Amino acid sequence: MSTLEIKDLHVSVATEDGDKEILKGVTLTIKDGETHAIMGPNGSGKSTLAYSIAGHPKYTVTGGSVTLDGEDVLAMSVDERARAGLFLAMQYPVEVPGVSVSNFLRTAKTAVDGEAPKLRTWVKDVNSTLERLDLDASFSQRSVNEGFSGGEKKRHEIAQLELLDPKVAVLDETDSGLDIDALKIVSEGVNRFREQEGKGVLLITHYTRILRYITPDYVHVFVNGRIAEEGGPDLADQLEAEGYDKYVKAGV
Ligand SMILES: Nc1ncnc2c1ncn2[C@@H]1O[C@H](COP(=O)(O)OP(=O)(O)OP(=O)(O)O)[C@@H](O)[C@H]1O
Repeated sequence: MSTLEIKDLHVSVATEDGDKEILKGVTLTIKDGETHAIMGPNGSGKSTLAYSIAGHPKYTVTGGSVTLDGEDVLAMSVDERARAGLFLAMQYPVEVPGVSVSNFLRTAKTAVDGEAPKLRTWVKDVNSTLERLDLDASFSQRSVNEGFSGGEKKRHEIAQLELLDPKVAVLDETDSGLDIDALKIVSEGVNRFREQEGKGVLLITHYTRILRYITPDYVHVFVNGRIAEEGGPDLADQLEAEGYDKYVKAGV
C-alpha cells in the first residue's frame, strides 16, 4: 500500500529580498497504483514541490502537510524519507566525482534497506538493470554523473528507481534532453516500476510526448504555486494545443 497525501502545502524560499512564497496551497493525493502528471509553465513551482517532498533544506514549509501512508513526511530527515519509500529523480542530477555508479547504488540500497544487499544477486540485478536501460556494463565504474550525457544522467536516475524500489517516485523532468530511443527506454523503466503492486508516480513534465508512453491517470495544471486544473490524460493534449495562457491570465 502507498498513499502520498499533500494537503494545502505552502513553501517559501529565502531570497535576497526576504522570504518568497513559491507553493501557495497545493493539495494532491497519489494513491496506490496511480500515476499523476504535473504540467505547468516555467517557474510555476513544480521542482519546488518535488524538492519539498524530498526534504531539500533550501525550501521552508510554512503550512500544510505531507504524509506517506499516514506518516508525517515533513517531520522526517531526507534519509528517513528515502527509507519510508520516497524517491526523487532530479531535474539536474548532481555530479559526484570519485564515487562510482556501482558504489553509489550499493551504498544507497544499503541505506534505504537498512542492510547491504547480497553481493551475488545484487551484481546480477545491477547488470540486468543497466542492460535494460541500454547502459554498458562499464558504466558502473564511472563517477556518478561526471561527464554523463543528458540521456545517460536520466537513465541513471531510472536505474536508481528500479534498484531502490521505493513506494512513490517523484520524477522531475525525467524526459528532458532525451532522444526518441532514450525516451522509450526511460518510459519502459518507469512503466516496469509502476506496474508493480502498490506503487505511485508523480511525473513532472513539459511535454506530452512522454505521456504517450506513460499514460497518467490524472493530469494537474500547475500555475503560480497552485494546481489550477485537474483532469484525465486528455487535459495534456488540450494544454499542448492551447498552452497555459488562460490559466496565467486568470491569475490563478
Ligand atoms: N533561491 C531562490 N531565490 C529566488 N527565487 C527562487 C529560489 N529558488 C527558487 N526560486 C523561484 O521559485 C520559482 C519556482 O521555481 P521552480 O524551479 O520550482 O519552478 P518550475 O515550475 O520547476 O520551473 P521549470 O519548469 O522552469 O523547471 C521560480 O520563480 C524561481 O526563480
